[in-house]
Amino acid sequence: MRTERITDGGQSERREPKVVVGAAIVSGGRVLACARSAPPEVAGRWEFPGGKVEPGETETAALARECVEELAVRVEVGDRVGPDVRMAHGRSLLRVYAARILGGDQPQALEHAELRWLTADELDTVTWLPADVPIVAALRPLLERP
Ligand SMILES: Nc1nc2c([nH]c(=O)n2[C@H]2C[C@H](O)[C@@H](COP(=O)(O)OP(=O)(O)OP(=O)(O)O)O2)c(=O)[nH]1
Repeated sequence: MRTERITDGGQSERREPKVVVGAAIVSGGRVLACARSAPPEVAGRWEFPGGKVEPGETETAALARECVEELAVRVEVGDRVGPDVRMAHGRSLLRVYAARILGGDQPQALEHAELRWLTADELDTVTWLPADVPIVAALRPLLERP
């Protein structure tokens, strides 16, 4: 996806949107939801652990790094879940991958206000960030699988 920015000279300049990756960490039919602690305008809203992909970093490496930084867990990254969701007027996009925890690591809320393991039926019990809503909808059938 590309966004256009109109420069002072009236010429259009193309910029790639910044990719924010998220991990839908699934275990035993539940997904790990994380409540943001900051900034104030989104504190208390729920999201997938993750963050911005750094220059030169693969999306998989970014997810693995963010899961260690935010949760102290090692993960194996799997398939994409749901659509790319445009954020910030197209300046960034949210891309979520399924993931599973390796080695029995236990997630800790190192940066989040709270962590919850949600079943498919519990997905709507938290207030997700707006960009996450279509991704959560796509995730539901994956949690319902026997
Ligand atoms: N990690 C994550 N960010 C999300 C989700 N949904 C959503 O709208 N966002 C937004 C919130 C933030 O504006 C942006 C990601 O920012 P971040 O603060 O998590 O990224 P980061 O860890 O790289 O942070 P920083 O180094 O820039 O401080 O994407 C989601 O499910 N997970």
